[in-house]
Order: sequence, then structure tokens, then C-alpha cells
Amino acid sequence: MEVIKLEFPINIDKNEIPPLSMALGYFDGVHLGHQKVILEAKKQANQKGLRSAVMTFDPHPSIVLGKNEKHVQYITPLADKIKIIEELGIDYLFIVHFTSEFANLLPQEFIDQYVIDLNVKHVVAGFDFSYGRMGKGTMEILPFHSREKFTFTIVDKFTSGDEKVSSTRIRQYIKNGKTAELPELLGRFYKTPGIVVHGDKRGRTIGFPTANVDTKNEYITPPLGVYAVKIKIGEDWYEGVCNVGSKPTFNNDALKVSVEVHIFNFQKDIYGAEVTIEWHQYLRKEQKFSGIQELVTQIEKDKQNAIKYFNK
Ligand SMILES: Cc1cc2nc3c(=O)[nH]c(=O)nc-3n(C[C@H](O)[C@H](O)[C@H](O)COP(=O)(O)O)c2cc1C
Ligand SMILES: Nc1ncnc2c1ncn2[C@@H]1O[C@H](COP(=O)(O)OP(=O)(O)OP(=O)(O)O)[C@@H](O)[C@H]1O
Repeated sequence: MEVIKLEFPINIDKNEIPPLSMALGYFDGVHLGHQKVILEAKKQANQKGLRSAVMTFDPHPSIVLGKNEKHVQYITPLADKIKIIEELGIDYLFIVHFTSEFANLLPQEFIDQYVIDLNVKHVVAGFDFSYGRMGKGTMEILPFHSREKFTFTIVDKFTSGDEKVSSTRIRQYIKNGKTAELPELLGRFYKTPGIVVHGDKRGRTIGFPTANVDTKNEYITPPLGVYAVKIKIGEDWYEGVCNVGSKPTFNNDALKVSVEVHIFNFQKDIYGAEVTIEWHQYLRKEQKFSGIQELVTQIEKDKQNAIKYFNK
């Protein structure tokens, strides 16, 4: 897949690009609704003898447009988004630098400069896609803005439980710890990368050594609590239990949150390793225990619950 970064004003010559079938959208998460849109663009490309393309934007429009809720944390930060779109078998990915000047383009100007002038012959977008200043361009007026220079497909609403699958809904699920329900929306479990750092070294003394994972800020972290997780170390996946919290049994500083995984049947020293946590089942809230024995008894129960979850 060729990745092309676009600026405003547009910095590419149309003659460098083959005729395209292009999916349009922000695509945070590349969830099942997005995949339907992207794969439709690929299908149309095959049928019409075009190359397949996706156009996305960076950073999230909410950051530039002064919205109340700014999405500085993502389900899939740009590098992940690129990887997943590439795995879908797309030929070209255009990443438009989302600036206030770009956002100010009229809908017709956006279509002229970033679609028609990019040699796009077929456009695919979801029923609710909008474009141009104030999002005034909609799928209803796309036929007018197309100037008959391209054809288009409007993808209808992909739902789960009667509700639209959307990035907003998925972010809400992650923030509420509903990680086990995500495959239905995302098509996979939610994953976050991180690096194993040194903790207080108490874990091993209580029989549950943990890998303390320094997670990256650009990802949304699930809320405090205990989870059944998988963790990828090198090329291998392991099962474990993860605590996201401040360890109130030992610490008074509720703001110092750590993410630590007790990995089953694992003894190696992995300080400094790059790992990926795959979030499965939320098990319980983090608690302040009256002593180490109570904590250890509970962690043993967490472990058994996670094993039961993975065996089911
Ligand atoms: C599955 C699991 C559940 C945990 N639950 C709690 C908890 O409810 N309350 C708490 O204070 N600490 C909890 N912890 C954190 C332990 O206190 C922590 O692992 C231990 O203090 C070792 O920390 P260290 O690796 O920083 O040395 C949990 C840890 C794991 C692995
Ligand atoms: N559930 C869905 N069914 C069909 N098309 C969808 C669905 N979700 C998104 N799309 C389409 O995919 C493209 C990318 O959408 P966008 O990035 O706005 O995602 P979203 O999930 O709707 O996000 P948000 O929650 O921020 O509105 C757009 O063309 C949009 O219309």
C-alpha cells in the first residue's frame, strides 16, 4: 500500500495517480462499519478496473474545530490505522493533514480539489458521511458536487443490537470497561501496546509477579479494575490477569495509576520488552484490602476466573 500525505493546498499532481475507487472517512478503530465501507471501495475498484484507495484525516477534526470533546486519544492511532487498512488490501492511503484552513474549504472545493483532482472515479462513503466547511456536504448533495466526474456508492448503516456501530460508541465501551463486547463492533478485541518497566518489585514476594506496562498516552485506557487479558511478548501470546489501578492496599496516591499483568506460566525477565495487551473480560473493581493475605486470596480468585473465561 502506498501512503501519501496531503496538505492544504493540495501538494500532488493528478497525473501521478491512477484512476481510483476511494473510501472517505476518519475511520478511528477501522471497525466493522468502516470495514464495510473500505471493502466496498475495493470491490468497486475490482469491478471497474480502478485502484482502491482510502482517504483519512489527521489529527482528529475535533482537535482543530474547537469541539467540547477533543479526541486526543484514539482506538487506533495513525500507525495502527495504516496497518489495518493495509491488511484490508487497499492500494493507496491518503492522509490529509487536518488544519483549520483545510476545514474551511467549501464542500464543492473539497470535492474538486481532493476528489476530482485526485483522479477519483468512484467514491464510497457511509450514509452519514459529511464533508466541507461545517460538514455541510452530505451524501444527498454529493451527486450535485460530483459534477458527473465520478460515480459513488452510499453504504447503509451497519448496526449491532439495533444501534449504529461507530467510533464514538466503541470509545464509550472502552471507557466503561465493556471490552468483552468489542469484537461485535470492532471485529477484534481492543489492543494497546506498551513497554515493560520496573515496578515496586512487591509482586514476586506475594506469589504474583507482574509485568508493569507503561502504556502509550495516545490510546484510550480501559477504566480502573481487574481484567482477563492476553499479552503478546515477541511473537507469542500469553494469558494473564491485569490490574489497572493505584494499588490502594499499599499506596495512598490514587492518581498514580499503573497497568500490570500477572502472566500465567511465565518466568522470564522481560524488562524493556515491547508488549501488546489484548483486553478481554472485565472481572471486578480494584479494592483496598485490609492485608496482603486478603489481596492474595482475591488475586488467586481473579486468576481462576480468567482461566475459566479463556477455557469457555
Ligand atoms: C490480578 C490482580 C489484581 C489486583 N487487584 C488489586 C486490588 O484490588 N487492590 C490493590 O491494592 N492491588 C491490586 N493488585 C496490585 C497488587 O497490589 C500489586 O500487583 C502488587 O502490589 C505488586 O506491585 P508491583 O509489581 O508494583 O511490585 C492486583 C494485581 C493483580 C495482578
Ligand atoms: N456503522 C456504519 N455503517 C455504515 N457506514 C459507516 C458506519 N460507521 C461509519 N461509517 C462510514 O465510514 C466512514 C468513516 O466514518 P467515521 O470515521 O465518521 O466513523 P464513525 O464510526 O461514524 O465515527 P463517529 O462515531 O466519530 O461519528 C464514513 O463514510 C461513515 O459514513
